[in-house]
Amino acid sequence: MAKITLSKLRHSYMDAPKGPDDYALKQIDVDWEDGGAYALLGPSGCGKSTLLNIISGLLIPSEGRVLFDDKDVTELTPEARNIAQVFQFPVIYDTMSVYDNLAFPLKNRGVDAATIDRRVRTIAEMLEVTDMLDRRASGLAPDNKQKLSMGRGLVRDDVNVVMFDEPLTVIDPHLKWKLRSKLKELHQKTALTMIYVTHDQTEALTFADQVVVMQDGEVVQIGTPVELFERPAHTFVGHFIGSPGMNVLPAELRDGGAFFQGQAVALEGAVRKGASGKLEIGIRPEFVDIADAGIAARVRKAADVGRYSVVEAVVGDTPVSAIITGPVPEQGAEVHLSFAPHQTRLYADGWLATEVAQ
Ligand SMILES: Nc1ncnc2c1ncn2[C@@H]1O[C@H](COP(=O)(O)OP(=O)(O)OP(=O)(O)O)[C@@H](O)[C@H]1O
Repeated sequence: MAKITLSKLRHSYMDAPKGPDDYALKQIDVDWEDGGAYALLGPSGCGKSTLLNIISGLLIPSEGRVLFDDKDVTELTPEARNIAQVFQFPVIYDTMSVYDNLAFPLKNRGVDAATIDRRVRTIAEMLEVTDMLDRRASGLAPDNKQKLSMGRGLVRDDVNVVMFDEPLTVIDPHLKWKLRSKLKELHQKTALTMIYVTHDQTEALTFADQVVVMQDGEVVQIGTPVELFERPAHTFVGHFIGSPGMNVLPAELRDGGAFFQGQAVALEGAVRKGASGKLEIGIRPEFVDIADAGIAARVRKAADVGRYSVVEAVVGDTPVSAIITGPVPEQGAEVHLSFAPHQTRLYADGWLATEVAQ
């Protein structure tokens, strides 16, 4: 296992890149602790696979370095980096038994038979496939095949990092949650450094201690799932994480106060000096409530989803979502919205521009 450092990484697929738009990765600086569980999260095309391929050695970055335990591996081949990878689709040998599939990465490295047996049985137990060890891999259901593929990635305990590339793509939705929590458990048991790439926020937030959120070739925030939820550093993170995502509302600053559709809105704290450009207020639906007084709004839709209701209201022509636990207002009702001040932030050109009040 290793600490992984990505230093000043940039990558362009073009021969002579001119501006930032020509770079699939604009500038990435990341330090990942030995034994940590990390996720790379972002929409399709944001650069996740490019970054993964640079870490695994399939791609040499245009600029910057990749270090494993402070050793420069930027130019090393994937084989020389001593890593394990689990892909979207199961990579297994259909004609071999489950046991032999799990044993293969160890046999390949000349590990002795007793150690192989111990490791295979440990991993099989963790993945709950012990009763299938003698079966041929070809007869397994798709989710068991992917479990086996994961097992092959986890069976060696001497790898620098295990990388998962959207590993639950082929899994039925009702089995996904099971494998998701299994992976978290596996990380805790094995203490391997793991990087999990996905565009699915639930997978990233369930698995990782720290999530790296990417957009357009840039890291917009690195944080724990709670940090990403509670204090998005960028409107993109607020919008991308959460369901529904953070409300991002057009704002104005006047006389030191923030206004939304002409109505004053209290912010969490002082606005950063020099904040300018496109101003927006960010507040999560969880912190918007229906109140007797506050911002005048009209209810467009309301859905009772069990323990709470999701209300979509409009203020002027701007939609605002609220997650409420009280009585559900009628469609078309004129209501007032209150924003919890300590969760109401200002963003300037997308970036967080308020400080937490001391
Ligand atoms: N081999 C390539 N040649 C040229 N451009 C590429 C190549 N691979 C990726 N790109 C471009 O680089 C950018 C980042 O792509 P990348 O595949 O890394 O994103 P991603 O987040 O992994 O997306 P997805 O989840 O769809 O794979 C995109 O604009 C993509 O079109």
